[in-house]
Amino acid sequence: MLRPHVLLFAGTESQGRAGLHSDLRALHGFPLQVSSVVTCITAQPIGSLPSALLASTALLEQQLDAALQLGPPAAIKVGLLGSEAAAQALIALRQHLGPALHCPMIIDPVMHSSAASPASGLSSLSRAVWWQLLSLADLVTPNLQEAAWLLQVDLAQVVQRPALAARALAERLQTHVLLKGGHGAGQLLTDTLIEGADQLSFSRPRVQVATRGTGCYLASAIAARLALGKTLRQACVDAGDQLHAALRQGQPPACLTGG
Ligand SMILES: Cc1ncc(CO)c(N)n1
Repeated sequence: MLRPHVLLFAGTESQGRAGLHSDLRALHGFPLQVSSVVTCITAQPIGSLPSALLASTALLEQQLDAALQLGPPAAIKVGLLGSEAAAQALIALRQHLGPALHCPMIIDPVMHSSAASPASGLSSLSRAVWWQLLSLADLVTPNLQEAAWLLQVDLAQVVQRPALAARALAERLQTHVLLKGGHGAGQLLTDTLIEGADQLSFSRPRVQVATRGTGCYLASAIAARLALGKTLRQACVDAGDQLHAALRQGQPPACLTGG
């Protein structure tokens, strides 16, 4: 039997912590086929400015067409897009697949990374495009900063009332939201899932490590489970456990110089 197919939209990060490398680490070992549309190639040196080369519209389409030769995806996971062209390719794909195909789309709205923003140097997406894109998702996984930017509120407001912020996003987008607490403070790290009328919080001890790519890893670990038929709730819990275990084992690796 053909293994379910997970399609990634992702950028590369040459130290191998974030982006596509992190996605592949999270997906490793699952009985899946994994294809990818590489949206951009980035260098994100610690302590200096990042740089990036964007895939052209033609190359985005060619990668996508080839990826779809594996068959229709069982889940789509979206990380760094980097350009309006990549956002438009994704919107067109969603329309092309149609509502009949059960294919959850998980969007990690990468804007503020754990370190320098990879978005500098890339043509950043407007809030309007983000809203359009995110409303097509089945699950959106912002961190605290991304939620604050999307909602146009102070970060402190999201930090103090994360469940309220997550619900506001879910209601505006009419989708499920997993708000990640990783960029907060304190010994416990709490993620908040809004699934329709339900609200769930998952807390784990914080692993004190300066790294990148944890958001990519988590969203891919969720995508793997959704492609394999798990419920959203179970996928979020198990993916969080997988990330926690990986961090304790040093994956993604810590940044050795700076933050
Ligand atoms: C390429 C890439 N994707 C995602 C992130 C977010 O961690 C990053 N820093 N770089």
